[in-house]
Amino acid sequence: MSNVTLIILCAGNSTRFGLQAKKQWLRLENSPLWLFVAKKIQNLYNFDKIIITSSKEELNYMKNFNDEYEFVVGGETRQQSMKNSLQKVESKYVMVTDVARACIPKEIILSLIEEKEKADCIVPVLNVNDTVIYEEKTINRENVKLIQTPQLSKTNILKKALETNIEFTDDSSAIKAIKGTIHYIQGSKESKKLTLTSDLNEITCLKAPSKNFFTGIGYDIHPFEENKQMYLGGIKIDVPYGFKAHSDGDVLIHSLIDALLGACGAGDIGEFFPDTDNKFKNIDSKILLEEIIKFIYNVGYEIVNIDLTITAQQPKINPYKIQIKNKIASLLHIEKQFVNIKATTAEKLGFIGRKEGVAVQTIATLKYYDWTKK
Ligand SMILES: Nc1ccn([C@@H]2O[C@H](COP(=O)(O)OP(=O)(O)OP(=O)(O)O)[C@@H](O)[C@H]2O)c(=O)n1
Ligand SMILES: C[C@](O)(CO)[C@H](O)COP(=O)(O)O
Repeated sequence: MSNVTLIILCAGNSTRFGLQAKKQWLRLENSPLWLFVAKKIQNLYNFDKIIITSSKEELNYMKNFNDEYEFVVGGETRQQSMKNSLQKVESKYVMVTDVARACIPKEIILSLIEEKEKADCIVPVLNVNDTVIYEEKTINRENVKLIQTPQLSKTNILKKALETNIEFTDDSSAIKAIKGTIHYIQGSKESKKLTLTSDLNEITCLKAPSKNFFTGIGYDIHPFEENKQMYLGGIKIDVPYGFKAHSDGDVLIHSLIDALLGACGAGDIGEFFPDTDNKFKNIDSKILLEEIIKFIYNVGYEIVNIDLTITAQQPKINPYKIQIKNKIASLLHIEKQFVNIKATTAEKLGFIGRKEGVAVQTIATLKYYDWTKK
């Protein structure tokens, strides 16, 4: 094993990026951007360890994609994410990169490694060839450098440099602040950081997402409970009984959530909202669905259509079908033509036929968010 650990920072919110998918989750064919970046760098050097820093909400999902890497929960800021990851680093050197710099050329990685003894932190930079004005005054552009990642640092020095409350925007600034030494190498325009949507036009190594469709199935059953408000698909149903459950018992929304999670390979509703957690007691299931929708869009999917069947001897579903369809379409942010609601009785058979409860089965179809069209 080598003495260099690689940290890929992927815990950001992509606020400035402005697309519905986070940049780390854009699909390149079938690979999320973060995995593409990790594999590309991994193939160039035998790292001691590869650490992926993720948001808390996406950590378990990321683990589905790879067994080799170590996944660490990030923090509020880039620096906090880096600090969290550094706790897991034991090697002498650490290379830290932004997932947002997706197209780093091979030569940069190799130069960083080759020149690692030259200073406490090795940093790729670009010189500026335009005139530079700072606070209304033209300054000597020879003194201006644009700092990129990855940066390679001595682990103990970077750890020490980050024992501060000052927020630095990169590793080298923190090391400089404790009078550590910096060695600059030539950066590359290809290492441009994806910050705004328009940056996608200047980055050329990214392949378009595959046009695959992904299908998920959801199924849920709830027994009736007297003297409780019934909710079905987020709509109040006018009957003197509701559903027995830890939450509000909206069996339709629960089935829908499972279908959506199934389609993107993210487990099931209980993994996101355990029924042992008091936080979810009597919760409005629309809130749970909204959280799942946000997750699905964040991790790079779009919803194609939903088809569901409610099996109920009672109550009568027909009077509520249109309302349910409209509500689900609005919660999913899709047009109502892509939501289909079916209802059937159980022909008086079994527990549903005996009017003891209701079951809902849902099929959801997703596709990757096509960022090339933006
Ligand atoms: N709390 C944070 C914030 C940022 N990052 C990572 O730091 C890098 C640089 O951040 P930036 O490009 O600003 O990404 P975001 O923070 O996602 O973007 P924005 O500021 O627009 O929300 C990214 O790889 C990002 O994932 C991180 O790991 N943890
Ligand atoms: C670390 C960095 O990429 C160096 O240029 C940059 O400072 C990150 O800034 P951001 O605001 O966190 O994107």
